[in-house]
Amino acid sequence: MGRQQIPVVVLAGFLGSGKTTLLNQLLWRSRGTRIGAVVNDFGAIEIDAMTVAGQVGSTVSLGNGCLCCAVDVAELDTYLERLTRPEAGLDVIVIEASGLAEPVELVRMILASENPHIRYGGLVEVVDAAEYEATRQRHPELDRHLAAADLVVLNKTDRVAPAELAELLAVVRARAGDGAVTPATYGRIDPELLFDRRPQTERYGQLSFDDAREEDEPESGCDDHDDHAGHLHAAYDSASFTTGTPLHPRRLMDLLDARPEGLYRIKGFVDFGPLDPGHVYTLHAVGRFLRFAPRPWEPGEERRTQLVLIGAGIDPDALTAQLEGCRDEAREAEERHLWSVLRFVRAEEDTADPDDPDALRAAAPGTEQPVA
Ligand SMILES: Nc1nc2c(ncn2[C@@H]2O[C@H](COP(=O)(O)OP(=O)(O)OP(=O)(O)O)[C@@H](O)[C@H]2O)c(=O)[nH]1
Repeated sequence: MGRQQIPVVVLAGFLGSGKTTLLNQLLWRSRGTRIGAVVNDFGAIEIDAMTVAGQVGSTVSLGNGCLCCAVDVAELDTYLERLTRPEAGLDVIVIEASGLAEPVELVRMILASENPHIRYGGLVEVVDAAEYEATRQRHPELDRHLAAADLVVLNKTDRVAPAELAELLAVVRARAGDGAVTPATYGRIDPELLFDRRPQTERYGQLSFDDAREEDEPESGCDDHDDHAGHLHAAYDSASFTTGTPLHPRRLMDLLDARPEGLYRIKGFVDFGPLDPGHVYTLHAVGRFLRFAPRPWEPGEERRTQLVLIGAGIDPDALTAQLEGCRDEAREAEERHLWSVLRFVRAEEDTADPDDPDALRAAAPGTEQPVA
């Protein structure tokens, strides 16, 4: 065949665990290794695709919810075909699964792929250390995901006390079986942990062809799944909201403060208009955790707010109506109203690596940008 097979790594983890953050770290720290990123979003607006290294359009975005439902094997092969063309010059492909996708299903799809230029490169499961028990209660299948993973990244360790962390690590290590477990903050892991993983034998990591077959599900999209109701995302609703009118910070904060329990994840970008004309505010909420991260608008970037809200038992129409009410049509907001938002801005940026400020600049051209 002459060409080396490109490993395809599946990056999985529940909502808000830090998958996109980790993917950005990999892209920035890859030095020399060329990574192709496939981002799969849940929700009508592809927030993750936009936040991966800020490269809108440079990722292959699958859209339309969980990967196992959005595409069948033939469609996945189309994306992989694009990424494995010699001109893309990729060394590794990382598929970031939506926080609601079933990782074993994704692995099965890759194993079933007929593309001769790829091979399965392992399953990475990102776990939110601070939300571990809560996630496990909501999704008992987390244990199964840990057992299937080749590498478990116990992320957000900065949000857990050291003694608690030691205990948590022991618990997760026991559940991960033979898979490696590495603690991390902001997804900072050594890329070598992933890219040197070159399983050559029939058994790929801890998940073999047979394991995958045992899942015994059809290879087509969700419409054909008899047990669709059993899919993770079936229990979730999402609302997407886009507006070109700046939001009123106080009204938005009132909405966020009073967000319903089931509204587990909010992500996107907020425009506060004349209150801060130079910046767009990235918004992340995971459970009760809330963070805003301002960044300068890109030249020519359209000024607008785009949000995706994901939760169980939420009323998407009511939430959208509430967000409509945050639009500051009459330009009533004053500077002081922005203070309530600034309380949730941290010095530590979402995607920047404070330990390695030169990482982005030092990366060879092209290495920090996923190729489509
Ligand atoms: N404190 C802390 N926050 C983190 C860490 N890693 C990620 N975050 C924050 O957690 C939030 C969610 O991170 P993402 O990378 O978007 O998570 P995700 O898994 O891609 O989210 P979904 O796509 O919704 O499933 C963001 O605000 C991140 O900045 C960490 O190690 N510590």
